Amino acid sequence: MGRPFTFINSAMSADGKISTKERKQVRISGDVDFDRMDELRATSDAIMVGIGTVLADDPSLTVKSKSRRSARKDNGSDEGPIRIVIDSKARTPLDADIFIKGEGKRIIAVSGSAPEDRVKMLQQKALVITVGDEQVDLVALLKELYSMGVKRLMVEGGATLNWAMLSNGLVDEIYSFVGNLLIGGTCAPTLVDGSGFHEDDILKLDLMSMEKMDEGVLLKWAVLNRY
Ligand SMILES: NC(=O)c1ccc[n+]([C@@H]2O[C@H](COP(=O)([O-])OP(=O)(O)OC[C@H]3O[C@@H](n4cnc5c(N)ncnc54)[C@H](O)[C@@H]3O)[C@@H](O)[C@H]2O)c1
Ligand SMILES: Nc1nc(=O)c(N)c(NC[C@H](O)[C@H](O)[C@H](O)COP(=O)(O)O)[nH]1
Repeated sequence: MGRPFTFINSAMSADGKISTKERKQVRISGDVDFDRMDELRATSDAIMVGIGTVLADDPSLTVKSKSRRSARKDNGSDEGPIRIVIDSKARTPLDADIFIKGEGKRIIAVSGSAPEDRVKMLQQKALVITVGDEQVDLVALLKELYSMGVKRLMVEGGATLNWAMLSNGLVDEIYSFVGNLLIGGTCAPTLVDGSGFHEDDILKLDLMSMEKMDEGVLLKWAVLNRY
C-alpha cells in the first residue's frame, strides 16, 4: 500500500531559523509567499503540523482565500483540507484555533502513551488515530491516511516533525522560503532539528527551482533516497 505525495512547506530566516530561540513566531514570509502557501493548502488533501507548532503558534491551518474555498466546495470537497496534528500525548488544547476556525475534518494522531481521558476529550472535536507506542508511528499513519484518500499531504512543520518525516523517508519535496532577516540563537528551531543525520547518511536534495519572491528567495528541492 502507498503513501501520500508529501511535501514540506516552510519559511526560514537567512540563517536557517524558523522561529526565535524562545520559539516565538517571526513573520518571515511576505504577502506573495503567504499567498503561495494558501494556494498549496487549497490544493492539498491534508495539512499536518506537530503539537509543538500548535502550542507555539496556535495556527488555524485554514485556506484564507474565499475563491479557493469556493473552488474546493465546487469540487465536492470541504472548504478546507483535513487538518492533522501529530500529538503523541494528546496535548492539543480543546480551544485550539484548528477546532474553532474554518470547516473541514480534523485528525489528531496520538500514540499509545496518550492519557485515556485526554483522548476521550479530543474525540469530541476530531477523529483520533492511535498509532505508535511512545511517539506517533508516522510510516503507519501515512499509510492509513493514504487508505483514507489522502493523496497529497502538506507538512507545515515544525522543526522536530520535519526531522521525523525526513528521517523516515516520507518526504518527496521541500519548498523553503528564505526571508531577508537573521534570527540567530543556538537554540532557535531550524528547518530540520531532531537528532540529525550521521555523516555517512546525510540527506541529499535535488534543486528543482529557485526564484526571487517578496524580499527573499523560494527554493524548491526534491528529496533523494526517500521511500
Ligand atoms: N517558519 C515556519 O515555516 C514554521 C512552521 C511551523 C512551525 N514553526 C515554528 O517551529 C516551532 C515548533 O517546532 P517544534 O520542533 O518545537 O515542534 P513540532 O511542531 O515539530 O512538534 C514536534 C512534536 O510532535 C510530537 N511528535 C509525535 N510523534 C512524533 C514523531 N514521530 N516524531 C517527532 N515528533 C513527534 C512530539 O511531541 C514533538 O515534540 C515553533 O516555534 C513554530 O513557531 C515555524
Ligand atoms: N509560511 C510561514 N511563514 C512565516 O512567516 C511563518 N512565521 C510561518 N509560521 C508557521 C505558522 O505555524 C503558520 O503558518 C502561521 O501561524 C499561519 O497561521 P494560520 O494557519 O494561517 O492561522 N509560516
